[in-house]
Amino acid sequence: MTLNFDQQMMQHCLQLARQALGKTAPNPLVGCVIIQDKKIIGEGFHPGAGQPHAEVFALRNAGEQAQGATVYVNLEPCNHFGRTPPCTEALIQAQVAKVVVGMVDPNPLVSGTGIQRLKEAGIEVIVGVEEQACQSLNEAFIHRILHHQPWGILKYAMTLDGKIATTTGHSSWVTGTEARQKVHQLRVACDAVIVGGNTVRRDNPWLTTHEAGEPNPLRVVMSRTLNLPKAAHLWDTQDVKTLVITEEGVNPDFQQFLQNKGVEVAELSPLTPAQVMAYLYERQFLSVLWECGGNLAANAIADGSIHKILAFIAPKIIGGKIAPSPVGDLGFTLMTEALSLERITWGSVGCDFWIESYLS
Ligand SMILES: Nc1c(N[C@@H]2O[C@H](COP(=O)(O)O)[C@@H](O)[C@H]2O)[nH]c(=O)[nH]c1=O
Ligand SMILES: [Zn+2]
Repeated sequence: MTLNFDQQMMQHCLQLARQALGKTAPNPLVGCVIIQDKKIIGEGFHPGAGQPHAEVFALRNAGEQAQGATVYVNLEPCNHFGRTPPCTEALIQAQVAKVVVGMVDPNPLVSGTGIQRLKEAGIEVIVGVEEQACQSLNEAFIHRILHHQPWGILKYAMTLDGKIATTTGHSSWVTGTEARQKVHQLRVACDAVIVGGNTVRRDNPWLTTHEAGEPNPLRVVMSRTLNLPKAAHLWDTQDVKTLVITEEGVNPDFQQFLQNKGVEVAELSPLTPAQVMAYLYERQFLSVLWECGGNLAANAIADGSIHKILAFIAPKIIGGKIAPSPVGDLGFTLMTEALSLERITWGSVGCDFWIESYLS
């Protein structure tokens, strides 16, 4: 399918916005392009919270030429004084002729008022170009602002017979290098990656993005007992930070050991996935990647902490009755109770397959 000019420019906005993947929390990913006579005369993206918005960078880039120009932006321009002044006023002052908006801003502080303000100032406004792609790029922002909770993604890799490890717990590696690279790319886009104590004991993971560049998400370990090994890659905090969350008063000696290693320790009682999500919301996180084992995954699904699932399936068979599966007991006995997933997409990566889906 060929894209028309407006669609192409909106896709260019999304491409610009993606340059700040993983860096904007709690703010959205926004890119902006300014056009005069079908030529780009200015462009910019929002690099992170507290910094100017995409429109401001693009206007600066275009300078005087912005007068009478058409502006493309994947999110409705803001109309409020937040950390920065309203972009609507900057656009009006620059005397642009037309603004093409990808999607309405779900932020109640903006939500349609930006579009209204521009129209009142005599600027032509078009809304909804490449809307689905715009919503998809900012799905975490939309969820966070509407539901006051970070966006939760569960990722796992399993064999064709649904196992995430052998009966002895050996799991390196279920998938090939290409799939693992895709996971590293996903980590770049997330603000935190969470595992439980079992995963630390069993896999001693790094949970870094080293095959996909920067930034690294905060590595989070949930552990009620703090029965964790003293030698773990996650305690190496020189380049990438780690946060261990436990319950109040658990093993003060181990807490001290972790803090001496530069690991941050927090106490939350009771320690549940939903509590952790609420805590990370307060800390301004947008998206959280759950890379945990089956029990924690089941708890996270059950208490509403997971919104999207990315499953990798390796064409391998492990067999066995007690080899672990990606999602533990959800208490269902009937097929009719099974969670129905929506908006399914799938593909292959290297010699493996992936399926992405949303929980309703
Ligand atoms: N255009 C646009 C945003 N638009 C709106 O501004 C809000 C953040 O305002 P502030 O606190 O001033 O940064 C954000 O929640 C969204 O509703 N935000 C951004 O960070 N970047 C941008 O390019
Ligand atoms: Zn703005």
